[in-house]
Amino acid sequence: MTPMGMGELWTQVGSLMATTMFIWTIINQSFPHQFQSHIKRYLHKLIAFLYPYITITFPEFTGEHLRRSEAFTAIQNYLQSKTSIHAKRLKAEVVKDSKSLVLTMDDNEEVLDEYKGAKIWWTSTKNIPKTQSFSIYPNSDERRFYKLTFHRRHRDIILESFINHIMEEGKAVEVKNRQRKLYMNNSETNWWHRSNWRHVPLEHPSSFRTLAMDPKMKQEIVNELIKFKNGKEYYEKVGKAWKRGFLLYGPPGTGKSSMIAAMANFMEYDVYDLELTCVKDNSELKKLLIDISSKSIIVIEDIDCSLDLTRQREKEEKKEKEAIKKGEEEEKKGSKVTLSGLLNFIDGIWSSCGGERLIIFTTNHKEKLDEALIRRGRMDKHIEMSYCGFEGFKVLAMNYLDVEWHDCYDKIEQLLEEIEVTPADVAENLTPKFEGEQVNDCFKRLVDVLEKKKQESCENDMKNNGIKSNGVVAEDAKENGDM
Ligand SMILES: Nc1ncnc2c1ncn2[C@@H]1O[C@H](COP(=O)(O)OP(=O)(O)OP(=O)(O)O)[C@@H](O)[C@H]1O
Ligand SMILES: [Mg+2]
Repeated sequence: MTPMGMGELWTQVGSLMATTMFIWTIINQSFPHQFQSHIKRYLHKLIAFLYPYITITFPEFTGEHLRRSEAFTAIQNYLQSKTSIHAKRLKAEVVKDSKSLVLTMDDNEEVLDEYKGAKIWWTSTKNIPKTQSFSIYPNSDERRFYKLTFHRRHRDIILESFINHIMEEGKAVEVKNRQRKLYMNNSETNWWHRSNWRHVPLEHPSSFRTLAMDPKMKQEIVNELIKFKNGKEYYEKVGKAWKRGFLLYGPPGTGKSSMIAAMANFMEYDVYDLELTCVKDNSELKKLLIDISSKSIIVIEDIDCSLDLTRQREKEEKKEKEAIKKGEEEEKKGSKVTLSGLLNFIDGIWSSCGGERLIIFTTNHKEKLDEALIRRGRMDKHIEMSYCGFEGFKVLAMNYLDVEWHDCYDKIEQLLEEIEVTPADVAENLTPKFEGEQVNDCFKRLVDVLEKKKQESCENDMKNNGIKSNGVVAEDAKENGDM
C-alpha cells in the first residue's frame, strides 16, 4: 500500500467510525439493554476487522519540566536518511550540538519503513494551539508527535525489537552527527558560570593517514582503538572499567599532540584537556572527573611539567618537612593536587563512572615520571613518538606535496638514518613557502637542511671526542707524574 493509500484508508475509516457512532446512538435508544452487549461485541469485532492497525505516539516533550524526549530525538535521527529519500516535504532544522542541518519530515508527512518484513508507517503531526498565550516553554498544545502505525500481526516484532532498533540506530546517528568538543577546565567558577569545563568546537584535521610514524606501530594503535571501541562486553566480562590509558612520550615536535587529535577524530570522541596546575586540590579534581561524559579522551599534556609529580614518593618525606617550615601561606599558592589524588583520578572508584574513555598523558621525559603513575593498568600502552624515519618522511611528502617518489628519495633515506630530525622540522621544510613554489625546490631545501644538520652533528662529535681524548691524555699525564 502506498503512503497515499494509507491516508485514503484512514479517511474512509473516519467516516465509517462516524456512521458507527450514529448507529450506536440509535441502538442505545431503540434496543433493550440485554441486546446491547451482544451488539457491542460484534461492533468491536467489525471495527477490528476493518481497521487492523495499531498506533504508537511519541511526543516531542515529556515530563513535568517539558524535557525533550530522548525517544523523539532518536526517531528524528533514525528517520533522517529515510526522510531524505522518501518524503516529499522536508523540514531543515538546526539541532543543538549537531554539526550539520538535520532534515526531518514536515508536519503531516508520511514515510513508509520496513523491518523484518513488517511494513511501518511513520507520520509527523503537530497539535495546533487552541488559544494564544505567552510562555517561555512551547505551548502545551503546540507539540509535535511521531506516530508509528503497523499491522497488529507484527505487534511482537515491533514491540520486542523494532523500538530498541530505532533507539540504537538513532543514537548512533546522533553520535556521528554531533559537533565534537574540546573542553578545558575552568579555573574560575562563579554564579553565572558554574560549569567546571568550558568548550569550543573540536576541529583538528589530524588523522592516522596524515600521521608520520612507523606504519606497523600505527596499525597496531588503530587495531587497539577498534578493539577498545567494540569492547563493552569484553570489559564487562573481565570486570574492568571501560577505559584505557596511553602514555605518549618523545622529543618536542614528534607528533604527540597530533596523535591525540588523530585518535579523537578516529574514535569520534570529545577531548577534555586537563590543565592540572589550575586544579586547586584533589576534591576539585574529582568534581572535574564527574563532569566528564563518556566517549571522551582525557588529556594531560606534559605531565612532567604539570605538577611536581616526578618521583614524588621519594620526595614525600622531605616535602612534608619543608611544607611545615614554609607555613600555610606558601601552601595556599598554586595547586595542591597530589600524586595519590591523580592516581585516584585515573583508576579510583570514581574513574569508572561514565565509561568508554581514553586517558592520555604526554611527556618529553618519560624517565622523570613516578613509576606508580605510568605502570601498566594505569597507562596501559606506552607509545614512543620518535624522530622522523624514511617511512614517516614518505607520509609527510605525500601530505604536503602529493608526491609518491622523487629522485632525491635515496639520499633522504640515507640522511634520515644518520641524523635525528623531528617530523615537525621535516614538515616545515616540505611546506611550500610561496604560491607556486616547485616540488623540486622544497625537496632541495630539505636535503640542504639535513646535510647541514649532519655536518653540525659530525663537528659536535669531533669536538666531544677531542675533549674526551684531551681529558684522557690529561689523566694519563697525571698518572705518569708528567704534570
Ligand atoms: N608524526 C607526525 N606526523 C605528522 N605531522 C607531525 C608529526 N610530528 C609533528 N608533526 C607536525 O609538527 C607539528 C608539531 O607537532 P606536535 O604538536 O604534534 O608535536 P608534539 O610532540 O606534541 O610536541 P610537544 O612535545 O612540543 O608538545 C604539528 O602541527 C604537525 O604539523
Ligand atoms: Mg604537544
